Amino acid sequence: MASNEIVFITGNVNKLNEVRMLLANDGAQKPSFTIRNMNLDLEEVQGANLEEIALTKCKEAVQKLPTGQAVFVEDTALCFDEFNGLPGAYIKWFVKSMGVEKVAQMLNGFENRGAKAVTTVVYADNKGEFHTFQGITAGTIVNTPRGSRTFGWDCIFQPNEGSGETYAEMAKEQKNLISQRGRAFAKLKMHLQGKS
Ligand SMILES: O=c1[nH]c(=O)c2ncn([C@@H]3O[C@H](COP(=O)(O)OP(=O)(O)OP(=O)(O)O)[C@@H](O)[C@H]3O)c2[nH]1
Ligand SMILES: [Mg+2]
Repeated sequence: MASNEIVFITGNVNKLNEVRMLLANDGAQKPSFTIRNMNLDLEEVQGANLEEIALTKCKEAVQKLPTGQAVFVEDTALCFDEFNGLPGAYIKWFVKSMGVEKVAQMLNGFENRGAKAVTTVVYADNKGEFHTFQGITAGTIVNTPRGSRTFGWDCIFQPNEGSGETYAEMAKEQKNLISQRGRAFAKLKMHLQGKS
């Protein structure tokens, strides 16, 4: 295994595609690193804050990999302002059980449809030290899904900084520029390049 190889543990192919774009070698990148995906079922603790959930995932990943293997995981939450942050990290199970239409409808009758998308990345370096990076994007949960249905709740989240489109209506490059994942991985990239 190459020493500059970093393992990204995820079972989510949409995440993996975005992260590969976000960490792509732009030529100027020194030192260079490569990303290898593994799909391990890692525990996602309940009742914990977002940093704890991602840290627990990463600690378990370290235990399952050979000593000295650099690895990162990420956990992404969708937090409704009106519900004091819920569904948060549980959004996966809401979307899976109810479908995105009903997730959007949960806010019907409330004035505040504000939400925050949050990606928390935890990177364990080859010395086994943990580093946490978080990206947050504020937006609105639209009434009716709009755009492609490829990725979870992209079709109901309209970021405040965009031009009124949901994530699912945007080109991937545009989403990456303003997304919570784009922000979190920009921080990881800076760290890997020794700039933070
Ligand atoms: O529309 C979306 N736009 C995004 O940008 C995005 N990022 C994550 N998600 C979904 O939100 C839940 C997070 O749960 P999650 O972080 O535990 O992911 P996961 O279990 O699918 O993968 P992993 O834990 O193996 O990495 C899962 O349902 C993901 O599909 C997104 N949906
Ligand atoms: Mg998960």
